[in-house]
Amino acid sequence: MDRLIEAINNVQNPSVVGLDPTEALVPPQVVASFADEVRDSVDSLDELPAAQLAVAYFEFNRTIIDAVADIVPAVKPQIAMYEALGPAGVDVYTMTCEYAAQQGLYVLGDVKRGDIGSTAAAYAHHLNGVAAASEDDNAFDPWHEDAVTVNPYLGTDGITPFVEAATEADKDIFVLVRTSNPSSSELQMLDLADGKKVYEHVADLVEGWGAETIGEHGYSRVGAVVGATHPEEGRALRARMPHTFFLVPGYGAQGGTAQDVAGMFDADGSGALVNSSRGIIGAWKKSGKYSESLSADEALDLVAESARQAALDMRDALRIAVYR
Ligand SMILES: O=c1ccn([C@@H]2O[C@H](COP(=O)(O)O)[C@@H](O)[C@H]2O)c(=O)[nH]1
Repeated sequence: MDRLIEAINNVQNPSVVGLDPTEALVPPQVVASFADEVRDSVDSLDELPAAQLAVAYFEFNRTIIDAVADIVPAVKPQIAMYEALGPAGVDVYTMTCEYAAQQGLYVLGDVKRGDIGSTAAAYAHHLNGVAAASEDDNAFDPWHEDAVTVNPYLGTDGITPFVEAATEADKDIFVLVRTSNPSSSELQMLDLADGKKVYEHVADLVEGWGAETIGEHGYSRVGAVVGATHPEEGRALRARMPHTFFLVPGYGAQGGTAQDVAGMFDADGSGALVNSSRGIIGAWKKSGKYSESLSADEALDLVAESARQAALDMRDALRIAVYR
């Protein structure tokens, strides 16, 4: 986690921009502008809509990355949005991760993987890449992620391969502990025989999974996902998990505020990274400046200007609430 913490310190901003494009979040004239280019590149017309959206997603992401790269430490592409488009979308996911990394950003791949150990080992190649062909070669990293999110439902043997791959590649993982969604309590708040809630038991496991990997800043490679929509539990988890860095989604579009997440930071104002996706990449829709008559370039300029302003507003709100 040291690289992430240093990136946050460099910009004095503990927030991450979620790159979760959907057709509704990309201005239609941007999508339309790729029609001719894509028509020439597909094998069959059936592929056209997905291919066209995928190219538009990349241009949209590149615009946002360029607009925020100097003020945020990290981006979090959500792989579901890209997988929805098939192979063209997955290509754009990896291209987005690579482009963000080239701009100096920490890239947190929200892939939420989890499976039995042997399969988890294959998923963990998101972190340590494809093995080198010989001792003289480097592993090939097609994903360009610095961290991935992991689902703990399968227990320790589903997590260990990720911890090993993260350690080998100097990367990190973030394990779901107390998620931000409305139904999260159905499982996570259940009482266990020993008096703990399920999410508290998972929290204790996460703290243990990371114990051998604590870095210079006191946090391990095994982070936790804790929703901004659970401020009280997040504050309690901060005390319970002193060596676990938090990824905090649920800010903005899901209702979480800077005040809600303040208790998830440690006494030094470190220990957490707050995500906003739709609140930043969709800010152009709420700007009051959008019109169908804008050209594709003008629409992308509006996307950039609105995303940057939303990211600055989030940064400033977090600075007031956290770096008190
Ligand atoms: O508990 C969780 C875990 C992950 N997420 C992901 O974060 C973003 C949130 O998007 P917003 O548009 O800012 O609501 C999205 O990729 C989720 O899959 C989460 O929301 N909650």
